[in-house]
Amino acid sequence: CQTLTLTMSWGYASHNGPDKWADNFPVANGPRQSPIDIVPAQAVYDSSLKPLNIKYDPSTSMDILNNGHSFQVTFADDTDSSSLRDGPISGVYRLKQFHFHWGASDDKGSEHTVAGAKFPAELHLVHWNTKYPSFGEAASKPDGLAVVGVFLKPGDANPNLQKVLDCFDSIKAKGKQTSFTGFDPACLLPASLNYWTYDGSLTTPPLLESVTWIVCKETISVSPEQMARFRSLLFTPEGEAECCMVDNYRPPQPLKGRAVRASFQ
Ligand SMILES: NS(=O)(=O)c1cc(F)ccc1F
Ligand SMILES: [Zn+2]
Repeated sequence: CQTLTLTMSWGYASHNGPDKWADNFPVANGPRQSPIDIVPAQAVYDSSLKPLNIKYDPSTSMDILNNGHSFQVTFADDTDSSSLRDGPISGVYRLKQFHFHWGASDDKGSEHTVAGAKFPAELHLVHWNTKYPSFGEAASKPDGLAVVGVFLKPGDANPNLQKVLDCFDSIKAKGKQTSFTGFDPACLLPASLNYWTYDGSLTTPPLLESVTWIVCKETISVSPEQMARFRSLLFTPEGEAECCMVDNYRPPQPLKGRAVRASFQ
């Protein structure tokens, strides 16, 4: 028999954006949704939090894809060679992909905010708990995923970021993909790995409440010209009326009693 799959066309426009997601994904109003506004003065220093232990192997980077919501660099995750340990988590979490969220102008674009302050973009490095057999399995478990978030701050051009932006011409439209090998995402991390951490969710549908969020306090730089490159991508596939990929961020969600811990004083 024919199975009908109703693909929900969620997006970031007024007709299908964050305010509409609860219609098809009721967990959008759940108890541990992301992102949140991080208020440093209310974060609790936890001396038992370990430093982040991040080891990435550039040979695991595979390709870069415009998925119509963002662009992502995907990694081979059949071994532990690119993984995250320690910090607030137990066990080994493998890197699956990284992607960004950004705004139409520098006054918005990040998902998390810091005492209400927005950044022009935010990097997410997505890892899954190897106690589960796959990313897909892990994504539905409360301790299944760990995402490292890094804010981008306007300033000098970021030469490491430029390597990613240089292949945007081949992934301009939704569905475009090209190989992207030998890239070490550790070069996108700030010098200090001091972080805030809290229990949250995916920030796009299906909004699964399976993410331990690890948000770095220190930012990385991005130049105005580089931000313009982000904004040159398209939400739309080839052949459709072009819609610039901008404002692909969900706004902060209610904290609902959650504690935000700091790894630093
Ligand atoms: N923005 S996110 O890091 O929460 C995220 C990661 C995924 F792998 C899938 C969906 C997501 F929304
Ligand atoms: Zn994200």
